[in-house]
Formats: sequence, C-alpha cells, structure tokens
Amino acid sequence: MTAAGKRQKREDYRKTHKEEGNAELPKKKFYRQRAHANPFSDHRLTYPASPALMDWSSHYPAFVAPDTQSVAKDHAVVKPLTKPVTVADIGCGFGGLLVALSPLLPDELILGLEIRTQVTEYVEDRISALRSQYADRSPRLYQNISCLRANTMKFLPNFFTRGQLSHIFLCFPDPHFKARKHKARIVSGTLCAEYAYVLRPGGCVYTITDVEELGEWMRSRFEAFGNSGVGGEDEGGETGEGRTEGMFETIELPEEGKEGEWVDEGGQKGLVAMLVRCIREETEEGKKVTRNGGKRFVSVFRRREDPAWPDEI
Ligand SMILES: C[S@@+](CC[C@H](N)C(=O)[O-])C[C@H]1O[C@@H](n2cnc3c(N)ncnc32)[C@H](O)[C@@H]1O
Repeated sequence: MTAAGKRQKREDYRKTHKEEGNAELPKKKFYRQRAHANPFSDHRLTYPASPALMDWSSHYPAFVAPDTQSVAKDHAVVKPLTKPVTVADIGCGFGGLLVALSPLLPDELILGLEIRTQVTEYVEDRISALRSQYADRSPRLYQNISCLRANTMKFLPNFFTRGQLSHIFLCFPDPHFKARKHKARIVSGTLCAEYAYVLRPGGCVYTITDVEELGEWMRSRFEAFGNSGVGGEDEGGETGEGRTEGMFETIELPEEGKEGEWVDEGGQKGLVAMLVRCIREETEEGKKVTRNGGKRFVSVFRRREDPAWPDEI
C-alpha cells in the first residue's frame, strides 16, 4: 500500500473509532507518530491565557458542577467543575499511567499532557472507550482522567495556578543524549521553578528513567533548585541566594519490590510507595524495561513547606 493509502486508512480508522459510545480500545498502530516532537517548534497549540480561562468541562463531564451557569470570561466560556485538577502526568505518552492511576486516586482529577498530536488522540480515544465500557457499572471508572495536547515546557502555568497540584509525574522523559540537545530536557533549573510554582507545599514530583545519567541530572536539578549551597549556574534557574535548603526535599525510597513494607502512621509514605510501584510497573516505558530486564532509576522530590518562597517565584 502507498504511504498516502496508509495515511488514509489510519484517518478512516480514527474517525470511525470516535463514534459515540465506541467501547472498543483503540489500536496503537493507527496512531503512530515520530518518536520525538521538537519542544521549541511553533506547534499550533491551543492553550488558555490563564488557568481561570480553561474550560475543563469536556475533559471531566462527570465533574461539571450541577446547577451552575457557564461563566463568560475574556471571550472564553467556562463551565466550573466540582474540583480542580490536582495530578499531572507530563509527557504521558500512550496513557498507561493515567489508566492505572484512575482507580488508585479516585478522588483526584488527573491530567495527562502530551505534545504529540496522534499520541494525544490515542489517549483520548482510549479513555473514551474505557468510559463507555464502565458506563453502566458502578463505580463509573475513568471519569477522573483526561489528556490534552500541550507543550509543558512552554505553557504549564497557563493551565495550573500556584500550588494547584499534589502530584507531578515525569516518567521516562526523552533523554536528549547530546549535550547541545540538553536544553530540550523536561527538567532544568528554569523548569524546576515552574514545577515548584504549580505544586502545593508537601506535594511531590516523581521521576523515573532507564538512563542513569538522566536520573542523576534530574536529581541534581531538583536538589539544587533554591539552594544557594549547590548548583546555581544552571540554565538561568533560581539559585535562592542566601538559602541553605532547596525548595525540594529528596525522599528516601523503598527497595524495588518492597514498597508494600514501607508504611507510616500518617499514610503519606504508603501513598508515595504505591505511586512509585505504579510508575515502575504501569507506565508503557516501565513495562518495556521489565521485558528487557533493564534498570529503572526513580526519585521523588517533596516540595518543602515554605511560606517565604511563593511570593518570590
Ligand atoms: C519516552 S515517552 C514516555 C511516555 C510515558 N511517560 C511513559 O512513561 O511510558 C516521553 C513522552 O513525552 C512527550 N513529550 C516530550 N516533550 C514534551 C513536552 N514539552 N510537552 C509535553 N509532552 C512532551 C513525548 O511526546 C513522549 O510521548
């Protein structure tokens, strides 16, 4: 078949898959796209001018606040939800983590952000199929997850207000091995400032990679952010002059396979352990590493409670 013929076949498949109530899970082969999208290109992206102008109602229809009117703000019409999005999976790929998190965090609204169009479309169709499968069951699962196309390196604060998020996942980010490509990495001093801004004090960033050097890179950026004692020269990141503690605290993690034993009275360790197991085992890339017998390097960074910081960043 010619390339044009294949493209047409993919488009036809995706069009029919979108029919209302289609409960069949989409097939990845009809949503294939180049592995990398350049985060510095001018993609034709739509994004709100500010978080208040973002209408989430089509993403989480089961959570639209009843008996409220749509609100018109700066030419945008926004239907309020009963609660805000509090979990972000940045670079969610084909959405394996979102699907796994949905029943684990039933009280949270969880959003995957993905730069590649067809991959985003796949995740949207996957969620829509899962919602149809559970439409008549109780609980109606998968209503609390959604995905949108976004370049998080440019527009994260357009979607989330200060301190809105409880958990941010950065799972198997593109490694961009060559030094001249490091600026395309999803973790840098500058981007740590944005993660610190959208994360609530006490909230956590979870990172996982199969590239040891990238794992160390991410750890060093998070540990240096806001700490005048280390780092500081990093790509314009905040140095936190005069401070000895950084904005993020690295959490010691349980050994792989022993997450279940790692519990505490307050329960936060148990939650972190559950989510760490989830990123190891439920992400698409994590599953590949398991199949290939490779290593995974995981870190969790808690945003420190620090009332002095928010006004400065
Ligand atoms: C290697 S994949 C990992 C997918 C998934 N997190 C997993 O663990 O299976 C990295 C994903 O990040 C996406 N990505 C890269 N840069 C991005 C950006 N600036 N904004 C949003 N997504 C991005 C890529 O398109 C790709 O799907």
